[in-house]
Amino acid sequence: MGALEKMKQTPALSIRNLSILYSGSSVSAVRDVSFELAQGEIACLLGPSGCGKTTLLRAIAGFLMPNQGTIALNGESASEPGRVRSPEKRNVGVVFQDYALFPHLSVRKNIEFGLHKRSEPEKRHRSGELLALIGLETLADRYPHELSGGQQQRVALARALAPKPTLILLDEPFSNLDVELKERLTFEVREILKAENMSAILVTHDQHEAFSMADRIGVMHAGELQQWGSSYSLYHQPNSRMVADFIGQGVFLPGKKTEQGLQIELAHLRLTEDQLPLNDEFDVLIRPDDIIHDDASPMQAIVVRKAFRGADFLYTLMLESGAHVLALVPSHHNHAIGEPIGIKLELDHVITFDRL
Ligand SMILES: Nc1ncnc2c1ncn2[C@@H]1O[C@H](COP(=O)(O)OP(=O)(O)OP(=O)(O)O)[C@@H](O)[C@H]1O
Repeated sequence: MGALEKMKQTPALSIRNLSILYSGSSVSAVRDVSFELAQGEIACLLGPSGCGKTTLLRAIAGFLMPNQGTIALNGESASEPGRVRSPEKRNVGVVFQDYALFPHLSVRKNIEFGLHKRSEPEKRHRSGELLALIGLETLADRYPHELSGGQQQRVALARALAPKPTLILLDEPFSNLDVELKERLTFEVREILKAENMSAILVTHDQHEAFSMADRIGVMHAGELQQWGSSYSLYHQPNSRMVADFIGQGVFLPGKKTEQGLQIELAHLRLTEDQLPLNDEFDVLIRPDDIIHDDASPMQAIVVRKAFRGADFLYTLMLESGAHVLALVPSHHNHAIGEPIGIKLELDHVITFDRL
């Protein structure tokens, strides 16, 4: 294998069985976490407050020592119990929530800050490249207080990118911005990271941010990594009720095994023996996009709640049994609460969980 081939195959980050226990605490904040991030891949750590996202990010940055497990950067060990390469020697860039720009330095000087070992022409070249990438060439001589929040965040990103680190860590970088700017910036930041072929990990509470930004998403719960996968697989093939609940919306309908598959209130689903759940007591996950509104359908459900979302309504519908399902319906189908509407089930992925 050639050197280039080898470099391509070595993950930018590799975490094996990592556990972090804060001193004085009896429960690990991160427990037996393993995953890999390929070169140029963007990942997002998602999960409820206190699940261990920031702890994991701080361990990757080199601020915390593992109690168990290892962290390798570009194939080289960076953290193991008893030995941690210091944050400034790890070649990892960090972008914080509050930008942390130097107020007395211009935009250009902020970007050049991490390039102190380079010659002046080299610094100038790299900062020019990054100013163009973040679209702030005309503001190079301004100071941070003369910039908007979104512009400051882009400068913080450019500063982290300047020394071409192995990995960039972004700790809730958009949480201080309003919703519209956040949406635009998540897209822009993704483009900037991709243009630099940079590997990155973002921490967020916001699944929409995770969906629009990440190639891979890690859902954490109580210190454990519940699932590591693409947005598509987390949404359509969640491996636990926790992930199914946390990612997207949906309901669980009770199911019963039959000769040829399984029966739920809305339909009989033909499945082979190996597609059936092992347990007889199980529920089936139904997402809003699995329920199609169809006036011609004999199956009826009553509208009990509706939320206008612009292009569509999110209807909460009551089935004959009294169970509720959700349905996304184009907003020109404006039905009143209490009205019965025709529905049908179009389920591509049958996901079942043992009944609680
Ligand atoms: N310095 C510390 N000492 C002891 N325990 C800590 C410390 N920092 C965090 N913890 C605990 O570790 C667990 C994980 O915290 P962490 O900050 O990693 O969660 P998080 O997912 O980032 O939460 P949030 O989304 O609220 O920022 C929590 O139970 C928290 O109370």
